[in-house]
Amino acid sequence: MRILLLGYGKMGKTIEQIAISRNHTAPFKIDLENYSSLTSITKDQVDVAIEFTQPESAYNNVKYCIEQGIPVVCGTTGWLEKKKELEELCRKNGSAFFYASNFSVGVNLFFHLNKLLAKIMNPFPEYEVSMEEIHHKQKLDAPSGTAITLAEGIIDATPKINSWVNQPTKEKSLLGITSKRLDAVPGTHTVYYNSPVDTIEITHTAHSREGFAKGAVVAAEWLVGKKGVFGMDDMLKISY
Ligand SMILES: NC(=O)C1=CN([C@@H]2O[C@H](COP(=O)(O)OP(=O)(O)OC[C@H]3O[C@@H](n4cnc5c(N)ncnc54)[C@H](OP(=O)(O)O)[C@@H]3O)[C@@H](O)[C@H]2O)C=CC1
Ligand SMILES: O=C(O)C1=N[C@H](C(=O)O)C[C@H](O)C1
Repeated sequence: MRILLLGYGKMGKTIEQIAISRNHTAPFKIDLENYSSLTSITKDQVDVAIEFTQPESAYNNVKYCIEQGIPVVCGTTGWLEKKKELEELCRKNGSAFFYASNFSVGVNLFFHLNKLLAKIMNPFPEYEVSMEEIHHKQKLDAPSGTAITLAEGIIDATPKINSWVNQPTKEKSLLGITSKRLDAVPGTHTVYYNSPVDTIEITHTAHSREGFAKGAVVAAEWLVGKKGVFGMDDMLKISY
């Protein structure tokens, strides 16, 4: 595949390495410096776009790809209030759009474990649920997109909780998410169920960015030739 890399930072560079190792090419790499050249790229020149930039730019980048009919895989977090609009545009235009807050297979298994655990914990009100996410200091958004997906899984399965807040809370109808920023951490997410006598916790720890990057390249391979709006559950078809 000829890949248009939108964003050539920590993720863009890791994605390029994985793509080359899978016999793909990345003839176009767009970052802040050459951003204006994006509008000259058309669907005849690339097979797919992979977008990992920043919250302020993801919407315009994905919109451009959808309008041009370039299948687009996007992992940028922190802009999701506008995602539904682009999903509608994609369906209307007959284009292809794949989004995931986290492309690693391990995290997507962890999403299912999180939902299952939330269901199991429901009849036991003595346990209070909370979450912690830790990332490197360059991360622009908080809480992480992955933490928001985990929170949505818990909220769906837990009638007494109706929303999340990005701080610890004692309010029983809220799920508190604590965000920590430490040097060089690729991404660690923990869900805690605390009772007066014990704690149950599940953690996913990324050891590098490789799992995210490989997932994005595999998603791009899977997306080419399809039309519609997709996510990791469509591709992985996890069953249990
Ligand atoms: N879904 C997932 O699995 C994962 C998602 N992410 C998310 O991906 C995003 C990128 O992360 P990361 O690579 O670590 O961030 P970096 O800051 O390392 O890289 C961002 C890149 O985007 C470029 N950029 C900024 N604005 C634009 C624009 N308007 N058009 C094109 N490129 C632009 C920057 O350019 P310049 O270098 O010139 O500043 C830089 O190359 C974040 O939102 C992060 O949360 C990260 C890991 C996994
Ligand atoms: O910014 C990052 O680095 C990451 N962002 C994603 C998120 O916000 O969940 C995925 C991963 O945790 C790394």
